[in-house]
Amino acid sequence: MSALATSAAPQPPDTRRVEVKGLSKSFQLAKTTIEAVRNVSFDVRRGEFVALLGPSGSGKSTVLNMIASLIRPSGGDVLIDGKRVVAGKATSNVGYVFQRDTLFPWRSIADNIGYGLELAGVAAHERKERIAECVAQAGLKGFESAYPSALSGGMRQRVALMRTLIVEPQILLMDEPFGALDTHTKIDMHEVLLRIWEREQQTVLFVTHDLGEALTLADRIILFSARPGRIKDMFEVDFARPRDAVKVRETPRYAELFQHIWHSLGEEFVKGRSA
Ligand SMILES: Nc1ncnc2c1ncn2[C@@H]1O[C@H](COP(=O)(O)OP(=O)(O)OP(=O)(O)O)[C@@H](O)[C@H]1O
Repeated sequence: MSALATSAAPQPPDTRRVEVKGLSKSFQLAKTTIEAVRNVSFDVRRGEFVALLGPSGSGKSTVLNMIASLIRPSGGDVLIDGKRVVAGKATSNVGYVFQRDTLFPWRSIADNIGYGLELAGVAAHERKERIAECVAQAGLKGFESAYPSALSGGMRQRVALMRTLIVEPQILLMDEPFGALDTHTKIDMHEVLLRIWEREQQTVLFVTHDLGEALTLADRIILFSARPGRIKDMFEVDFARPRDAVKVRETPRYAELFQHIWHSLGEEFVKGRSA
């Protein structure tokens, strides 16, 4: 744990929601082996918001995808609520939000948001009510019957977020969900996500290479080294909650933490460039 970080006391076992134990992953590309992740271990507490931060290619998405059971680890294990995650087998209670736009272009906004409820066989009248709540929360009133092509990037990402949240996952895995958005739209999305998380207290794992985004949102930042991805450091982010996504960036503590972590992150950017 870093010098500036508040020391995290060992957690009693029942507060651990996600346990990552010695995860490694190598990919075979023709005759070359790419070691993406080496021996990564960390725990995430119930209701904690953790950011996985690191330069491009440091294995953040690979780790997230192993937690999501989308990729089989070369070594190590992931436990969710004490149960081992099996690659290829969906884990209940886990929602995933991708960076790229994964909306169905042929479905209206309401039908995109309600997709998971349809799969779960939820009755039409209940679906309608829950979709209406999500539409309101995401500030999308009036766009229910529009199609994704009529929406801006930020609006589409709000739909994608609501499509995941409507089924009320207790664990939320997010892979640079706002990576493609401009700065102002991104900060808008931070506000939307902060308000939802403060109310629902999901356990969140959020991949980003944007330090400002990690500081704005997270309780803890796990910093990855350049490839092969290892944990270089962890930082507790001790800003008070509820947080204001704009005002938090104006505080002296934000500047202090930013400068401290930036130095460590910068070293990895340089290593990543020369690898
Ligand atoms: N399916 C794959 N086949 C071969 N190599 C892969 C595969 N997936 C990832 N890699 C390699 O593993 C390394 C880690 O990739 P990963 O996408 O996990 O990094 P990242 O930190 O999430 O990067 P970014 O921030 O750019 O998304 C990279 O060198 C990448 O090329």
